[in-house]
Amino acid sequence: MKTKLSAQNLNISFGTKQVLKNVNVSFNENEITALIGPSGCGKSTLLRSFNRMHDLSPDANINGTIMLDDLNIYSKNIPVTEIRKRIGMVFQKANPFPKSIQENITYGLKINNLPHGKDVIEKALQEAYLWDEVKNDLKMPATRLSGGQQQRLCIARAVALRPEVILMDEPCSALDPVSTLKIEELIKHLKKKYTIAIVTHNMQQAQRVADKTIFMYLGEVMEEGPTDQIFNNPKNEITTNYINGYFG
Ligand SMILES: Nc1ncnc2c1ncn2[C@@H]1O[C@H](COP(=O)(O)OP(=O)(O)OP(=O)(O)O)[C@@H](O)[C@H]1O
Repeated sequence: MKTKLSAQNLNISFGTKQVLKNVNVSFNENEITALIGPSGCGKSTLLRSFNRMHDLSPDANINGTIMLDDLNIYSKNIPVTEIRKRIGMVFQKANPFPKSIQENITYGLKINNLPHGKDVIEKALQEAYLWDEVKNDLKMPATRLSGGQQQRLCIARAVALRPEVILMDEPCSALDPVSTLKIEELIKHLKKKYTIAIVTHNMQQAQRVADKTIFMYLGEVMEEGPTDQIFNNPKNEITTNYINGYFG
Protein backbone atom coordinates (compact mmCIF):
# COMPACT_ATOMS: atom_id res chain seq x y z
CA MET A 1 0.00 0.00 0.00
CA LYS A 2 1.39 3.37 -1.01
CA THR A 3 0.96 6.52 1.08
CA LYS A 4 -0.40 9.22 -1.20
CA LEU A 5 -0.95 12.06 1.25
CA SER A 6 0.33 12.58 4.78
CA ALA A 7 0.67 15.11 7.57
CA GLN A 8 3.61 15.08 9.95
CA ASN A 9 3.69 16.94 13.27
CA LEU A 10 0.93 19.22 12.03
CA ASN A 11 -0.14 22.02 14.37
CA ILE A 12 -2.72 24.56 13.31
CA SER A 13 -3.93 27.53 15.31
CA PHE A 14 -6.18 30.46 14.58
CA GLY A 15 -4.94 33.42 16.59
CA THR A 16 -4.31 32.06 20.08
CA LYS A 17 -6.61 29.06 19.63
CA GLN A 18 -4.80 25.83 18.84
CA VAL A 19 -7.11 23.61 16.79
CA LEU A 20 -4.81 20.77 15.65
CA LYS A 21 -2.17 19.34 17.96
CA ASN A 22 0.74 17.38 16.57
CA VAL A 23 -1.32 15.49 14.03
CA ASN A 24 0.33 12.61 12.16
CA VAL A 25 -1.86 10.88 9.60
CA SER A 26 -1.55 9.17 6.27
CA PHE A 27 -3.91 8.38 3.41
CA ASN A 28 -3.23 5.39 1.20
CA GLU A 29 -3.53 5.47 -2.56
CA ASN A 30 -6.83 4.10 -3.92
CA GLU A 31 -8.33 3.86 -0.48
CA ILE A 32 -11.15 5.72 1.23
CA THR A 33 -10.20 7.13 4.62
CA ALA A 34 -12.90 8.46 6.95
CA LEU A 35 -12.23 11.24 9.45
CA ILE A 36 -14.61 10.96 12.40
CA GLY A 37 -14.90 12.66 15.78
CA PRO A 38 -17.13 14.99 17.78
CA SER A 39 -18.12 18.41 16.53
CA GLY A 40 -15.27 20.92 16.79
CA CYS A 41 -12.48 18.31 17.06
CA GLY A 42 -10.74 19.69 13.95
CA LYS A 43 -11.77 17.32 11.14
CA SER A 44 -12.61 20.07 8.63
CA THR A 45 -9.58 22.11 9.64
CA LEU A 46 -7.38 19.10 8.85
CA LEU A 47 -9.16 18.38 5.56
CA ARG A 48 -8.97 21.99 4.48
CA SER A 49 -5.25 22.17 5.21
CA PHE A 50 -4.71 19.53 2.51
CA ASN A 51 -5.63 21.89 -0.29
CA ARG A 52 -4.38 25.02 1.38
CA MET A 53 -7.78 26.48 2.13
CA HIS A 54 -6.31 28.32 5.15
CA ASP A 55 -4.05 30.42 2.92
CA LEU A 56 -6.66 33.16 2.97
CA SER A 57 -7.11 33.20 6.78
CA PRO A 58 -4.66 35.83 8.05
CA ASP A 59 -4.81 34.47 11.62
CA ALA A 60 -4.09 30.86 10.61
CA ASN A 61 -0.73 29.55 11.75
CA ILE A 62 0.35 26.23 10.25
CA ASN A 63 3.37 24.27 11.41
CA GLY A 64 4.48 20.86 10.29
CA THR A 65 4.65 19.10 6.97
CA ILE A 66 2.03 17.94 4.49
CA MET A 67 3.31 15.72 1.72
CA LEU A 68 1.60 14.74 -1.53
CA ASP A 69 3.84 11.94 -2.77
CA ASP A 70 7.24 13.59 -2.38
CA LEU A 71 5.98 17.17 -2.71
CA ASN A 72 5.68 19.40 0.35
CA ILE A 73 2.45 21.22 -0.52
CA TYR A 74 3.38 24.27 1.56
CA SER A 75 6.69 24.79 -0.24
CA LYS A 76 7.01 28.46 -1.12
CA ASN A 77 7.45 27.94 -4.86
CA ILE A 78 4.38 25.72 -5.34
CA PRO A 79 1.37 27.67 -6.66
CA VAL A 80 -1.86 26.91 -4.83
CA THR A 81 -3.60 26.32 -8.18
CA GLU A 82 -1.24 23.42 -8.83
CA ILE A 83 -2.12 21.88 -5.46
CA ARG A 84 -5.86 22.31 -6.01
CA LYS A 85 -5.62 20.70 -9.41
CA ARG A 86 -4.01 17.64 -7.84
CA ILE A 87 -6.16 17.68 -4.68
CA GLY A 88 -9.83 18.41 -5.37
CA MET A 89 -12.48 19.21 -2.79
CA VAL A 90 -16.22 18.57 -2.46
CA PHE A 91 -18.11 20.49 0.22
CA GLN A 92 -20.93 19.76 2.63
CA LYS A 93 -23.47 21.74 0.70
CA ALA A 94 -23.44 21.32 -3.07
CA ASN A 95 -22.12 24.57 -4.52
CA PRO A 96 -22.53 24.50 -8.30
CA PHE A 97 -21.65 27.72 -10.08
CA PRO A 98 -24.76 29.67 -11.21
CA LYS A 99 -24.08 28.51 -14.75
CA SER A 100 -25.19 25.66 -17.01
CA ILE A 101 -24.41 22.04 -16.22
CA GLN A 102 -21.75 21.87 -18.91
CA GLU A 103 -20.17 25.17 -17.90
CA ASN A 104 -19.79 23.81 -14.37
CA ILE A 105 -17.56 21.12 -15.84
CA THR A 106 -15.65 23.30 -18.32
CA TYR A 107 -14.96 26.26 -16.00
CA GLY A 108 -12.00 24.75 -14.14
CA LEU A 109 -10.72 23.06 -17.29
CA LYS A 110 -10.56 26.39 -19.14
CA ILE A 111 -8.74 28.09 -16.22
CA ASN A 112 -6.18 25.29 -16.27
CA ASN A 113 -5.86 25.38 -20.07
CA LEU A 114 -7.07 21.81 -20.36
CA PRO A 115 -9.21 20.32 -23.16
CA HIS A 116 -12.89 20.99 -22.47
CA GLY A 117 -14.74 19.45 -25.40
CA LYS A 118 -17.91 17.34 -25.41
CA ASP A 119 -16.04 14.11 -24.79
CA VAL A 120 -14.40 15.50 -21.65
CA ILE A 121 -17.76 16.75 -20.34
CA GLU A 122 -19.40 13.39 -20.98
CA LYS A 123 -16.56 11.46 -19.35
CA ALA A 124 -16.68 13.54 -16.14
CA LEU A 125 -20.48 13.23 -15.91
CA GLN A 126 -20.30 9.48 -16.60
CA GLU A 127 -17.70 9.08 -13.90
CA ALA A 128 -19.94 10.89 -11.41
CA TYR A 129 -22.96 8.69 -12.32
CA LEU A 130 -24.85 11.73 -13.62
CA TRP A 131 -24.63 11.50 -17.40
CA ASP A 132 -27.83 9.52 -18.05
CA GLU A 133 -29.88 11.98 -16.01
CA VAL A 134 -28.56 15.17 -17.64
CA LYS A 135 -27.33 14.26 -21.13
CA ASN A 136 -30.28 16.03 -22.80
CA ASP A 137 -30.11 19.11 -20.55
CA LEU A 138 -26.46 20.12 -20.58
CA LYS A 139 -27.35 23.78 -21.12
CA MET A 140 -29.82 23.88 -18.23
CA PRO A 141 -28.83 25.96 -15.17
CA ALA A 142 -27.18 23.63 -12.67
CA THR A 143 -29.21 25.16 -9.86
CA ARG A 144 -32.31 23.44 -11.28
CA LEU A 145 -30.92 20.00 -10.46
CA SER A 146 -31.95 18.21 -7.26
CA GLY A 147 -29.63 18.43 -4.24
CA GLY A 148 -28.22 14.95 -4.85
CA GLN A 149 -27.69 15.68 -8.55
CA GLN A 150 -25.98 18.98 -7.68
CA GLN A 151 -23.60 17.13 -5.36
CA ARG A 152 -22.80 14.61 -8.11
CA LEU A 153 -22.21 17.56 -10.47
CA CYS A 154 -19.73 18.99 -7.95
CA ILE A 155 -18.00 15.60 -7.91
CA ALA A 156 -17.98 15.59 -11.74
CA ARG A 157 -16.47 19.09 -11.68
CA ALA A 158 -13.75 17.86 -9.33
CA VAL A 159 -12.92 14.68 -11.30
CA ALA A 160 -12.89 16.59 -14.63
CA LEU A 161 -9.54 18.05 -13.56
CA ARG A 162 -8.13 14.51 -13.12
CA PRO A 163 -7.02 15.08 -9.53
CA GLU A 164 -5.08 12.48 -7.56
CA VAL A 165 -6.83 13.06 -4.25
CA ILE A 166 -10.45 14.03 -3.56
CA LEU A 167 -11.33 15.59 -0.20
CA MET A 168 -14.98 15.38 0.84
CA ASP A 169 -16.35 17.34 3.79
CA GLU A 170 -19.61 15.67 4.86
CA PRO A 171 -20.76 15.37 1.23
CA CYS A 172 -24.06 13.69 2.12
CA SER A 173 -25.16 15.65 5.16
CA ALA A 174 -27.72 17.68 3.20
CA LEU A 175 -29.06 14.69 1.24
CA ASP A 176 -31.92 12.22 1.64
CA PRO A 177 -31.12 8.51 2.22
CA VAL A 178 -31.51 7.49 -1.45
CA SER A 179 -29.22 10.27 -2.71
CA THR A 180 -26.80 9.43 0.09
CA LEU A 181 -26.56 5.79 -1.01
CA LYS A 182 -26.00 6.91 -4.61
CA ILE A 183 -23.10 9.14 -3.53
CA GLU A 184 -21.67 6.33 -1.39
CA GLU A 185 -21.75 3.96 -4.39
CA LEU A 186 -20.07 6.68 -6.42
CA ILE A 187 -17.33 7.22 -3.81
CA LYS A 188 -16.58 3.48 -3.74
CA HIS A 189 -16.32 3.45 -7.54
CA LEU A 190 -14.06 6.53 -7.57
CA LYS A 191 -11.48 4.97 -5.26
CA LYS A 192 -10.30 2.78 -8.14
CA LYS A 193 -8.76 5.94 -9.59
CA TYR A 194 -8.40 8.37 -6.71
CA THR A 195 -7.34 8.60 -3.09
CA ILE A 196 -10.31 9.77 -1.03
CA ALA A 197 -10.55 11.44 2.39
CA ILE A 198 -14.06 11.93 3.73
CA VAL A 199 -15.24 13.73 6.86
CA THR A 200 -18.45 12.20 8.17
CA HIS A 201 -20.65 12.31 11.27
CA ASN A 202 -22.45 9.23 10.07
CA MET A 203 -20.94 6.15 11.70
CA GLN A 204 -22.83 3.79 9.37
CA GLN A 205 -21.49 5.70 6.40
CA ALA A 206 -17.90 5.40 7.62
CA GLN A 207 -18.39 1.65 8.04
CA ARG A 208 -20.05 1.28 4.63
CA VAL A 209 -17.43 3.13 2.60
CA ALA A 210 -14.12 3.56 4.41
CA ASP A 211 -11.13 1.24 4.26
CA LYS A 212 -9.43 3.16 7.03
CA THR A 213 -10.83 5.37 9.79
CA ILE A 214 -9.16 8.12 11.79
CA PHE A 215 -10.81 9.14 15.07
CA MET A 216 -10.03 12.68 16.23
CA TYR A 217 -10.71 14.21 19.61
CA LEU A 218 -9.97 17.77 20.81
CA GLY A 219 -7.57 18.45 17.94
CA GLU A 220 -5.60 15.23 18.27
CA VAL A 221 -5.66 11.90 16.48
CA MET A 222 -6.81 9.46 19.16
CA GLU A 223 -6.81 6.32 17.10
CA GLU A 224 -6.54 5.22 13.49
CA GLY A 225 -6.66 1.89 11.74
CA PRO A 226 -8.67 -0.36 9.44
CA THR A 227 -12.35 0.63 9.69
CA ASP A 228 -13.35 -2.83 10.98
CA GLN A 229 -10.89 -2.56 13.82
CA ILE A 230 -11.88 0.98 14.83
CA PHE A 231 -15.57 0.03 14.99
CA ASN A 232 -15.35 -3.53 16.29
CA ASN A 233 -12.23 -3.56 18.39
CA PRO A 234 -11.16 -0.02 19.30
CA LYS A 235 -8.13 0.23 21.54
CA ASN A 236 -8.99 3.53 23.16
CA GLU A 237 -11.84 4.02 25.63
CA ILE A 238 -12.73 7.44 24.20
CA THR A 239 -13.07 5.87 20.73
CA THR A 240 -15.35 3.19 22.18
CA ASN A 241 -17.54 5.79 23.88
CA TYR A 242 -17.77 7.90 20.72
CA ILE A 243 -18.67 5.11 18.32
CA ASN A 244 -21.24 3.82 20.80
CA GLY A 245 -22.88 7.25 20.76
CA TYR A 246 -22.18 8.13 24.41
CA PHE A 247 -21.13 11.61 23.28
CA GLY A 248 -20.91 13.48 20.02
N1 LIG B 1 -10.84 30.20 10.28
C1 LIG B 1 -11.02 29.93 11.59
N2 LIG B 1 -10.81 30.90 12.52
C2 LIG B 1 -10.96 30.64 13.84
N3 LIG B 1 -11.35 29.44 14.33
C3 LIG B 1 -11.56 28.45 13.47
C4 LIG B 1 -11.42 28.63 12.04
N4 LIG B 1 -11.72 27.45 11.44
C5 LIG B 1 -12.03 26.58 12.43
N5 LIG B 1 -11.93 27.18 13.65
C6 LIG B 1 -12.19 26.54 14.95
O1 LIG B 1 -11.53 25.31 14.97
C7 LIG B 1 -12.25 24.36 15.72
C8 LIG B 1 -12.40 23.09 14.90
O2 LIG B 1 -13.29 23.34 13.82
P1 LIG B 1 -13.54 22.29 12.67
O3 LIG B 1 -14.55 22.89 11.74
O4 LIG B 1 -12.26 21.86 12.10
O5 LIG B 1 -14.18 21.08 13.49
P2 LIG B 1 -14.96 19.82 12.98
O6 LIG B 1 -14.42 18.65 13.72
O7 LIG B 1 -14.92 19.74 11.48
O8 LIG B 1 -16.43 20.15 13.46
P3 LIG B 1 -17.87 19.81 12.84
O9 LIG B 1 -17.98 18.33 12.93
O10 LIG B 1 -18.83 20.50 13.76
O11 LIG B 1 -17.90 20.33 11.45
C9 LIG B 1 -13.58 25.00 16.09
O12 LIG B 1 -13.51 25.42 17.43
C10 LIG B 1 -13.65 26.18 15.15
O13 LIG B 1 -14.33 27.26 15.73
